[in-house]
Amino acid sequence: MSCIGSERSISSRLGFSSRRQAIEMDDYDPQNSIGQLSPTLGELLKLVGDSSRKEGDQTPVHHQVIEMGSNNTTITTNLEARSLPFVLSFTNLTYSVKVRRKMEFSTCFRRKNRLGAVDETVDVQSLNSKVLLNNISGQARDGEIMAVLGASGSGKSTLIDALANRIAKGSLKGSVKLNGEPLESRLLKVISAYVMQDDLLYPMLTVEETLMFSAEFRLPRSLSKSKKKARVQALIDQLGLRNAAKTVIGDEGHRGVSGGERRRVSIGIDIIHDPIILFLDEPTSGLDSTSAFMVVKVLQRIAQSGSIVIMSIHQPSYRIIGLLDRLIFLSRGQTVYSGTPANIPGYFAEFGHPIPENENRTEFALDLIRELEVSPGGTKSLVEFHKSWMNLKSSRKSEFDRTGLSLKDAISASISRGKLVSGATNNNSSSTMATFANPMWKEIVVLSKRSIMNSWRLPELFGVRLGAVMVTGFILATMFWKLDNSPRGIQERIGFFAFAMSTTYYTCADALPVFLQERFIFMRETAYNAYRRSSYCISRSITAYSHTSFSSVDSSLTEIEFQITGFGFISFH
Ligand SMILES: Nc1ncnc2c1ncn2[C@@H]1O[C@H](COP(=O)(O)OP(=O)(O)OP(=O)(O)O)[C@@H](O)[C@H]1O
Repeated sequence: MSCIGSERSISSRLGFSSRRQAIEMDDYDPQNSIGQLSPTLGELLKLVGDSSRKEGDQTPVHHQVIEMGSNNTTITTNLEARSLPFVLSFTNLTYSVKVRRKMEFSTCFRRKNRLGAVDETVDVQSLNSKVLLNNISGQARDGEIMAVLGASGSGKSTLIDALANRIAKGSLKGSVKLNGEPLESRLLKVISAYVMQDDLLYPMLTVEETLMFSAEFRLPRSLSKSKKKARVQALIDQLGLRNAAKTVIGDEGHRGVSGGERRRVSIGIDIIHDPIILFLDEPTSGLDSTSAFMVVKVLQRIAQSGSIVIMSIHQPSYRIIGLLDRLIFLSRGQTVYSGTPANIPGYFAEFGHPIPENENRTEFALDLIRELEVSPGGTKSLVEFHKSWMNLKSSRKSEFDRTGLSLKDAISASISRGKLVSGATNNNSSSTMATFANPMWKEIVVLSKRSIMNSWRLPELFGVRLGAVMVTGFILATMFWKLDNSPRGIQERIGFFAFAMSTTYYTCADALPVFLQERFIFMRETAYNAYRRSSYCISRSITAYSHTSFSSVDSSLTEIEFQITGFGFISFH
């Protein structure tokens, strides 16, 4: 690994193809900014947002600006040539889960009669294991979009999750490397972003406000407000949201931005820190073809700004295919095609199924895969053909695997060009990387401000919630009125305490997922599930407790109280 702070200019060592890139890299003087010869990745990330800034430069460098005019057709780009080479390679990714099977007595007896006892155990164990990903390999590069395609249930989301390190450690076999180096989960959290399928946005905030709250949350405190504002404005242009900047997000009851704009806002929230790797799970689902095209066009610009974009997509239109650089077709967790869109016709022609002229090649491929899936032999022949095709291709192309840049060099160069705005930290430890841009108290302040602003614009919702709490309080007060000091009274006081706690918990509970989502952005599904599990457990224990402590109270009264408060306890009875 070369030393970043050496005398020689970094660009000459890295061998940039474009003169502009070389000039930019020559401007970057890591020795000055870091103060020692060989900084760690933690130090590099600490300096994010500061390096490579010329005097008077207000914002991090952002290479692409798309301005979509009123008719959404004028695209002004400030494009640079291909940026720093990152290669994310994944090899033999295999992931299986244990699925529970209902064992019927009759089945058990039949099996026992037919098979021996030992064979029975083996058979049952193998049936319980379901392979979701089977030896998946591939590469994704910066400047490119890699799309994962396949029928519903083929394993697209699972593959994206595996690459984004969202699968429990130990369950996933195989390796994921960035520039040939193993990708540590902490580093991946800092340099990547994951955009989920669902848009979790506050309906009463405008596009600009939503992105500004995201900037305050995700960008470090050390970055001034004006820089954050400038970043938001650059992002609005990059996302093509200039015309919708002052429009509220909206929901079923309030008119707001369109579906495509909403999706772009969701993407914007996650890319506010300009990540190097962007994962998206079906970013175009539920959108009409024009909106879907606009979203992918934005993703192409993001990729061209020096990011690796990896997404899953169901059935891309002909125009969208033109924006994708690499494709992986999955069928029941196995790769049936990987390569460029241009190679699809040749591949399927060699397989014996030439694509008719004027036919959408991806649609044809997906239809063929679906036909094979329901045929007696399944997709085995296509999987085997893909393996031999890839072997032939890799023997022809040896340059495919190499980038020439170490991970540290590539990240430092990328940071110097304004990437990873949120990686900065006040932590002085050189060996650590900040996973969160801000301390917890700051996050709570930002989220509270956002929630209050949203509620303020929805007075009816606020009123209903306040009313519900007051009614609940009134009911509790009447139930526990004038308790005596007998052992029973003491027990009922404890019961009251349990109810009061549960009331407080459920009043605040709806805000909790939002906080978890923001705080654990890379683990938000896990966090949300954990929250739901804990809610369930707390509910159950409170219910169980109240049943014990309210043994003297008429059970029908208890049920009515539960229904009035709407806590959902009834379902746990
Ligand atoms: N934890 C799990 N246990 C058992 N099966 C699972 C689990 N997670 C996913 N699966 C199964 O794995 C398969 C792949 O799921 P995945 O969500 O990756 O599919 P997909 O291609 O993204 O589908 P869609 O396009 O409908 O979102 C599905 O059949 C799904 O039911």
